[in-house]
Amino acid sequence: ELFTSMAHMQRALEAERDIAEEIRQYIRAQEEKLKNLERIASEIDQHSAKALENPEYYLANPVDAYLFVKYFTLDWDRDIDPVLKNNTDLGKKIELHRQDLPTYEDLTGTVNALLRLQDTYKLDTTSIARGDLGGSSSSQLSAEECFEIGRQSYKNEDFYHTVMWMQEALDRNFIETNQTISRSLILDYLTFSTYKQGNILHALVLTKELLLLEPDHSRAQSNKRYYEKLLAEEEQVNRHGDDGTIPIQNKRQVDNYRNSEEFVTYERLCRGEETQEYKHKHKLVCRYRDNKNPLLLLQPVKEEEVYLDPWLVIFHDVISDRELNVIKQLAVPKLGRATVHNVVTGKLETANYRISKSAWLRSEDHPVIERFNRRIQAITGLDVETAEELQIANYGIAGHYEPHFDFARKEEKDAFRDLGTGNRIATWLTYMTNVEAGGATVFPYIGVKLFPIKGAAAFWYNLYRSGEGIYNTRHAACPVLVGTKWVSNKWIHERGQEFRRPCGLNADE
Ligand SMILES: O=C(O)CCC(=O)C(=O)O
Ligand SMILES: [Fe+2]
Repeated sequence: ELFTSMAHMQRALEAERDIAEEIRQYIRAQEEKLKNLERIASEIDQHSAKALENPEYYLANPVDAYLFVKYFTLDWDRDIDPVLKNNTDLGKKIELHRQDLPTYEDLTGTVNALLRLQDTYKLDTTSIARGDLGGSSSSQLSAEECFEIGRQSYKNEDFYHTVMWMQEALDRNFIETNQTISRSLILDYLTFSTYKQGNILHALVLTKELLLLEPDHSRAQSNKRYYEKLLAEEEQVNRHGDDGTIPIQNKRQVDNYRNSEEFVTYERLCRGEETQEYKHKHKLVCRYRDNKNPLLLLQPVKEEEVYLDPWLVIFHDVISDRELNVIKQLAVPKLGRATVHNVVTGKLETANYRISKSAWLRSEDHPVIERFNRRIQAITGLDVETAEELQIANYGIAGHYEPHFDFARKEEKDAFRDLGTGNRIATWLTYMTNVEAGGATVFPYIGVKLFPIKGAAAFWYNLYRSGEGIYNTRHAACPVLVGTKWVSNKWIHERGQEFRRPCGLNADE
């Protein structure tokens, strides 16, 4: 008890004062946390207000998309999660939105998409980091944002891109007043990838720089000895003819397919280059399609020939913007990751060479679909009763579909067996959007490139009259560089065309 001594009563008074101080401290800490939360909320607010002004436009730029995905993964776990951890109620509420937010899988996918764009369109690292993707410009990347692209490449053991992005991170770090990442961390990655790409001397120079910053870095110390030893050995071999300067080498690491003529031509066509001269260009015509179908009497279709053998045409203005909007809206809830046929297992699976989501729509789904299917039948003169449902495809960031045939080869007899309507005799490909940059459909064997035109459709036969596949129809969808790409496919089958494949179409075969 205290009341028996004044000295102890005084201690009680002091304790009382300390309690008030405890409470004050607690309030200050809470205020600090709230201020932090307030800062986070306004940061997110600002970003979303800007992005939601025009979401399609915002997401059209892959650099912005990368920053967005990075925010909700790396930045979130580093800066936001620790703050939320102390607020379990709030944390739980935010967790409810998780299913709609980007994940680490998206981060990997987005970075790989940027690297694919860099390769296909031959973009230099500095331009991408400046947000300059040929026309549309986005945010600038900080040293740390470049570093994370490099780190992802490193994880993929892709030292070619690691060197480029770590070098860019280093350059940006040099001019940054508010450092976003430590120079020695960048040097650590750059050194190793530079060595891996075959530049021992440069790796040694970088290691020495790293050691100036961090003299006790033990791995750097042992690497330095290792590189010195390698150089000494090399000098034994190359004692003669050394003029002192050695250029940095950094070769793209590619597999055989990516080195093949087909792939190289595909990438050149994607960039809009001419890969081969077309001798019969002067024979190509543009005309109103001569078609007696009553559906087309009021609005004859403009037909633009692109190639004669195989016969490849563009039909212009085959669908209105209003109809396209209806179709997109019907498709969105049904979109699922597009799959490909595994020739070995016969099963459908996802693959990195086809990145898009797709949905199938039936005539019964909406009068617009029914009308469009009938229009396709009227324009092509082919029976669409036996065709596949209308496939709607929406490409993602750098979405693409590498060279392929639409028809089943002899060795894939079973591909369309369940349909019971034979092989894909013809392809109708509607462009549902213009694409700001990239996203062409290209035919590497014949050097044709088609850049999407909203409301137009490409059409070609995949099979000769004999049923043999036309191998020159091999084609691909180039990665979307900037913009959104929607297409829809109507694959017309052999069954039902016995009397319909009109002589006017592809008369020679
Ligand atoms: O989107 C494109 O340009 C072509 C798509 C394609 O070839 C396909 O889906 O089979
Ligand atoms: Fe295709």
